[in-house]
Amino acid sequence: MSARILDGNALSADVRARLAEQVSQIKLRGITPCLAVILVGDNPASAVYVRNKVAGCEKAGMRSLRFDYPADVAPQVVLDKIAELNADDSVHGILVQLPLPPQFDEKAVLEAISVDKDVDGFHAENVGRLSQGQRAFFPCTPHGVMKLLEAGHVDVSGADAVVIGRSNIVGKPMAMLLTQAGATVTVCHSRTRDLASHTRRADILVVAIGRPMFVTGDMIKPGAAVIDVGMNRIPAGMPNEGKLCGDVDFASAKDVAGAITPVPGGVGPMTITMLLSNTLESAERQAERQEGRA
Ligand SMILES: Nc1nc2c(c(=O)[nH]1)N[C@@H](CN(C=O)c1ccc(C(=O)N[C@@H](CCC(=O)O)C(=O)O)cc1)CN2
Ligand SMILES: [Mg+2]
Repeated sequence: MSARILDGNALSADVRARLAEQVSQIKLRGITPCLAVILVGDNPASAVYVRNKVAGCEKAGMRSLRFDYPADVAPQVVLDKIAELNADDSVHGILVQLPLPPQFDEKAVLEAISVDKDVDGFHAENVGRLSQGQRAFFPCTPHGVMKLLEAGHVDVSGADAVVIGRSNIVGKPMAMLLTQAGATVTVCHSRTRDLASHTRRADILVVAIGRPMFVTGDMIKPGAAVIDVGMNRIPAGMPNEGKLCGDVDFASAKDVAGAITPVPGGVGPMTITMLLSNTLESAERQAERQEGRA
């Protein structure tokens, strides 16, 4: 049997339609949600993501501001822009597109963004709040995965979940969100011994390791939900060379899994959708604060 497809494009379209309605509601209260996006350098993939973020805002009825800097910009220039945007009440979300060029201290840049406008959810305080189950902006990719599991009726509470990858952007927050939702979570990574012994126990397997088609069908528990966060190009010499592929070998995995995300069209589209959702949430928090003061 072939696995059910967890379709990120379809879910994204549904969520974005609802967001657009909520945006029109908050505009009636005198607030237009606004996202500021900072892009440094000329990484072509980053340029596409930033363009899609700006276009996503426009389609949802939100404002966006975009600031582009050359790859050799002095980090202080970007830090000054962040300080200006932090102080601007008409801006609800601020993000700096990653990766940054080598002269940047990424952590210092992320910490410079106001916690209240950190719609990427990368600031240490938001991470800490998430880890304690407090109200926080959740990082967009893992947040999108939780929405895909929910929409796909995958039971998280009580499930054995395995996350491959321990990055700050995906693996670690993913593990925290799954834990909060009641899963028993194992985080595996490049040093994990006998990886397949872990993956074969997983009712939910989230793969964010950055290696093309690394997880194959024989590593998957029959009926498991398999979430592929990878985005790679098919290596030279293989069929479909240069095409986009995930960290999961979809062809063999789909015959074993109960549900699976494709690449493209799975987790990726949900990342920008959850960013828009966080920006709206930030604007709603501002409305609550203003109306509380009135
Ligand atoms: N500041 C941030 N930087 C980065 C983040 C982030 O969340 N915040 N995540 C990634 C890049 N990213 C958004 O920024 C992102 C990656 C992929 C997609 C997506 O829709 N992928 C499509 C395929 C796109 C293609 O054809 O190339 C898919 O999977 O279907 C959206 C956003 C790193 N940096
Ligand atoms: Mg890793």
